[in-house]
Amino acid sequence: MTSEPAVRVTGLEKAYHDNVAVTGFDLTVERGEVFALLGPNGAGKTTVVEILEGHRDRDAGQVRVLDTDPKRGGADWRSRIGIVPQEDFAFPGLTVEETLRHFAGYYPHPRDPGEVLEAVGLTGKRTARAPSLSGGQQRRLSVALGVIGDPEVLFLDEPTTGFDPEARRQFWELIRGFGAAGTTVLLTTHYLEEAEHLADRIGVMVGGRMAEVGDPATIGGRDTDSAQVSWSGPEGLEVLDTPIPTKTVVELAGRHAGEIPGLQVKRPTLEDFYLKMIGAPR
Ligand SMILES: Nc1ncnc2c1ncn2[C@@H]1O[C@H](COP(=O)(O)OP(=O)(O)OP(=O)(O)O)[C@@H](O)[C@H]1O
Repeated sequence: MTSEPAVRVTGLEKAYHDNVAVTGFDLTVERGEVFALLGPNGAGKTTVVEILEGHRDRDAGQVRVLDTDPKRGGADWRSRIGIVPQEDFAFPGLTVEETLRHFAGYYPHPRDPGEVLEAVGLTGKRTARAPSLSGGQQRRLSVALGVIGDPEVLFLDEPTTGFDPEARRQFWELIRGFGAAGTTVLLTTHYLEEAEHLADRIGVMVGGRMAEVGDPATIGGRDTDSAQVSWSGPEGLEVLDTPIPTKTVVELAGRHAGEIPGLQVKRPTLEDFYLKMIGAPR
């Protein structure tokens, strides 16, 4: 076992003709880490992930995935990574189980197809032909295909698009299980709740660059950022922005004999921070 990170990227550059998609991009993902890459449409997330997967050439920069340059990754390297691309793919003529068994055949040490179907909640659709699946079920099949080879690094590009809330929760359980078992996971998502639930660290990409990296709970200092305290006063709703909300609550408690009516203390959510980061109007 090496202490080399699972993913190491420095100075990555990629343009499509004169459209710069990724520039000055750095990223390190440690082994066993679950890392979520966030960013608005067109920020460059898929381009980065496809370069890491060896599916897209880069213009410049150093890229290592499992200590290998993806441009030179052979069959052995490829068998150690799992990919869930943004677009679903299925053989029209095969059932769900046949598709999974077919892909399992490409890997030296695949997971058990029955167990994988169970884990993604597709056991009931085992004998269905892939094109007959609903959008969310096709996405689950793509996740199953991504993990069937028991990868050391799993790339997931917007894996839960089209999932209903229950399926999304099941998927989070599945990915947490992989994380706990030591699989490195790099996912892109537009669901901030997903990033918050799943990721050890998140990175926010803006305009092809990594704008901020950190723990979801503390990224950008959001845990110590000013909070909003609100309560019902004699004249109606009172709202105060303060970096020390405890002091305000203590003062309010001194002024009220019992409960402070309508008391709320709101810290910036990950979504608040994210929207500020990407410069979106609020
Ligand atoms: N094959 C391509 N040819 C030309 N331009 C491309 C190609 N793929 C991506 N781009 C451009 O590169 C930029 C980054 O796109 P990319 O798909 O990497 O962003 P993204 O962050 O994954 O977006 P989304 O959240 O919408 O999936 C965009 O301006 C996009 O138009």
